[in-house]
Amino acid sequence: MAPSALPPSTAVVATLARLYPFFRPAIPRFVAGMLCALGASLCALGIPQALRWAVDGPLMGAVGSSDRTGIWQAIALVLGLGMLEAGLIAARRAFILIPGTKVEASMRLALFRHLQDLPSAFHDQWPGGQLLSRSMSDLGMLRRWLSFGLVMLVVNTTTIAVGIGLMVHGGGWLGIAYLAGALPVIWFSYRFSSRFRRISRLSQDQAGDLATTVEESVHGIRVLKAFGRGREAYQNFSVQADQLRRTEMNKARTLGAFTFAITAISEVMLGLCLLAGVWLAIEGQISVGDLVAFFATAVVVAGPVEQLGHLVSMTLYAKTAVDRYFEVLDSPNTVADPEHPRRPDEVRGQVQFDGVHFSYPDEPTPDQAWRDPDRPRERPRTEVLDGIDLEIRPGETMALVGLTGSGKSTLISLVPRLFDVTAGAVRIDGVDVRDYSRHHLREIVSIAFEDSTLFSATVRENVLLGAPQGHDGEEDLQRALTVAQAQFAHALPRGVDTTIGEEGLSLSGGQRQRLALARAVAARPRVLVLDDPLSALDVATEEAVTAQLRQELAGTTTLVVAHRPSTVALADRVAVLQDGRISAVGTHTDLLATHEHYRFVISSLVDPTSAGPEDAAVPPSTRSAEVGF
Ligand SMILES: Nc1ncnc2c1ncn2[C@@H]1O[C@H](COP(=O)(O)OP(=O)(O)OP(=O)(O)O)[C@@H](O)[C@H]1O
Repeated sequence: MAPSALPPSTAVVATLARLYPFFRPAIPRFVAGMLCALGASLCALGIPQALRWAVDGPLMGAVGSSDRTGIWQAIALVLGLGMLEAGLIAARRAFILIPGTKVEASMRLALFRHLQDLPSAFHDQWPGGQLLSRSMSDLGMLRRWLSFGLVMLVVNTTTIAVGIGLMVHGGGWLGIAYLAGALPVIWFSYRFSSRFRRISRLSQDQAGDLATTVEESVHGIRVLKAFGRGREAYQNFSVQADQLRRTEMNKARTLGAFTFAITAISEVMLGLCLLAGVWLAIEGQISVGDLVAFFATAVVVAGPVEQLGHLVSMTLYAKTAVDRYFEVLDSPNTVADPEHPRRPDEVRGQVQFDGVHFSYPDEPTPDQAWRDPDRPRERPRTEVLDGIDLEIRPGETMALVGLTGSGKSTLISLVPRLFDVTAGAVRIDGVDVRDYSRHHLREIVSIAFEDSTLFSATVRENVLLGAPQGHDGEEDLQRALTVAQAQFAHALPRGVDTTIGEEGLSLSGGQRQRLALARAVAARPRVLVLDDPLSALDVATEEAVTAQLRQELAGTTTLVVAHRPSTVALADRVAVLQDGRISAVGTHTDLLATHEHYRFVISSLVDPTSAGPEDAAVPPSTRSAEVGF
């Protein structure tokens, strides 16, 4: 990653203005908090003015007099202002804390909802750690800025402006001299902003990359252990962690240099003013009270000036967080609901692929685009599916067979609209799947993948995830477990109410697959799409599952990616996917007799009971091709 890379620039105010819809409900409390903060600041600034009055009035008047009333009044005034300031600061905290957390929560919810809505293509492109860091640490940062940074920035800026105004008003040329120090501060601020913006973006992106690495290595811990790659994983992680550490150091140094510069300028100006002020007081050009008020105000202003660097850095950090948040929230949903969804009275389950073309999208994510400016925006896409015409009759079981990488999984993922076709149409009962609402479509179509994802919930919750409302859940559960030959669930410590660990890792691969299949069955679909969901089962269990499936789901249209002869043999018909097209459709027996490529593919399917590919007639052109299973 090029450290000098910078995302397209937008003004800080323009970016932060995008928070308005989330921020609107919080405005009343926020304004109240801001008023308290401003009140506290005015109290702080009022104390030097009270001192001026005390010094020039009661204190001078008390010299040589026994009447101390004026002094007590002055003390009471200063004390009162101090107490009021403390009370207003406490009120500010109480008002501001809640809006910040509410804005954070509502933005997080909006992001999560959008992530659920975005198509699979989005999730293929975005690393999980980046999404995690944007929804957690970036939004946490934003909350801190809203609850503290923004308020203090406004208050401190006001304090500095009013304070310097009072210093100019009361101190004349002294105040103007002090104000001259603002010029180098503005120049330093400008340089600091552009540098810090770049570093903060880099650090937030690197934190996201690091989160991705952690996520991947936790996810793949078994593989890493099995291959003894723990050391490499550690080294890779430590390189990334060190990059982040160096960026953080750079950030701290930049902030430190800026804070030093503005504090030093303010202190030098104050020192010069002290010299000049004492001389002016000796000359009688200003009163002692004016001088005391000037320096007391300077002390009040010094705190906000010192905090300025920290607050500006927080603001830039928050801007980057908002940019990163909206990069995700602005990602368009390319698989959206139609404006007027169709809802046929009855769904028979006929599935039709009509001239279907498909290629995977390859647009870079926004941060990939600016991190790697040489990457072309549009790369020529490789067509995975190149004109698929296929019909699966209602209630029919169709097996899809082809070499590895021929596009079987891609083809079936078009039915529940995990992706949309690039040309042509997929229809269910003659209605384009894009004309159904996604909710209705996913009631009609249910899918089980080879890579069975389970959630850390009970067996019951996992299986009934997609079950229709209004049915007897218990009956659906038992039926689905029977069909998927997943009765082992009853033998778990708490039966079907046993919580299975994260991703179901406490179960065997075959057990996970059977629960994922049960989940697809429990959804009572009209169309069942199975992406080789039985690959981890032994042949006997697979046959039992397939027989149950045929019996229980007699009226259900089933499209199954077959990686075993046993699966193929149980299908009504088989479609052969070759070079992005369907090269033949027929019964297993017919195709074996007539289709050379089918014979080759079938001969390559792993089946412990078969003699293996050596027996098959393998076309020389494809003999060396990689055959998956
Ligand atoms: N998410 C993706 N993004 C980009 N390309 C992809 C994606 N998924 C698959 N591909 C590519 O699409 C092609 C078809 O892949 P697909 O998974 O559909 O094949 P398959 O026939 O199911 O393979 P297998 O039998 O090995 O499971 C492959 O070249 C693959 O590299």
